[in-house]
Amino acid sequence: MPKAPSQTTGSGPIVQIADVSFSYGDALVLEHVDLCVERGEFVGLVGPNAGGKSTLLKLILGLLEPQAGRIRVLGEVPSQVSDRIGYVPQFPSFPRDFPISVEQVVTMGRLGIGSSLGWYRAADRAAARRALDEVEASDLSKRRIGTLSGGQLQRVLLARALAGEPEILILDEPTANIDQRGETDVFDLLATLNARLTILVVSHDIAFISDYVSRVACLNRTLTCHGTSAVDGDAIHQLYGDRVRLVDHSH
Ligand SMILES: Nc1ncnc2c1ncn2[C@@H]1O[C@H](COP(=O)(O)OP(=O)(O)OP(=O)(O)O)[C@@H](O)[C@H]1O
Repeated sequence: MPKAPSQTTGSGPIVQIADVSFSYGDALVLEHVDLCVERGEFVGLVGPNAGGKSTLLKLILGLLEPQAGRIRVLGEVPSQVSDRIGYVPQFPSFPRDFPISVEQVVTMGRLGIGSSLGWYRAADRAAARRALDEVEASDLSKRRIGTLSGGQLQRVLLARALAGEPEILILDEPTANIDQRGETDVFDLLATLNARLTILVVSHDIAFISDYVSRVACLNRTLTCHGTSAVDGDAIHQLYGDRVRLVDHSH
């Protein structure tokens, strides 16, 4: 899959992280982290368990504040632009038998964007339909979420993020619970979306995402960026030690 050139326009970096450090109590999780994500990039964030990936995402989303350093998203303090960020969390922890339909889940992506009274407008429902269409899941709209496969649910959560018409899409391990075919489908879809959206995706699968992303940010308390061609066995070993082996994903 060739990497799509960005067609998005605008100026200034989408995410700017400068010399950020973060601790939970005495435990230092992020140390002097710098990262700049330019408009139209597709960046993969990789690293070992407990390396700080989810913490960094929470800082970018404005759910946590750094003790040192500075973060700007779309030029603003993150908490002020949360409605311009599309976030797909790690495999959802809510009970799958919750009685809610796909279209209700996707329309929830409009919360905070529509009427201040909390009612959905026709424009919100239209945005939800467009988002479902974009992830090729319109046929699922009336289904209860409990009846979906892992891959289908992931598409629906992606549609929920897209319904808010974000400028950046942030995904936390979007393919952690789906099979290889589903993983390829999700990343093919992300590659298409990258033609108009900046994307930051967390993954454990450095070899697989290297076929899609334009840059890999390796995080293990400190952060180092690599072009995908530089992600070789040495870089992976440096990051993960002996805890990982390179898996050939040619399929
Ligand atoms: N709320 C919290 N309070 C205290 N420690 C935390 C909290 N959240 C995370 N940690 C710790 O911070 C470290 C980094 O966690 P984080 O979830 O950011 O890593 P991660 O790279 O996303 O890991 P994984 O790949 O396993 O999801 C871990 O040691 C974790 O136990």
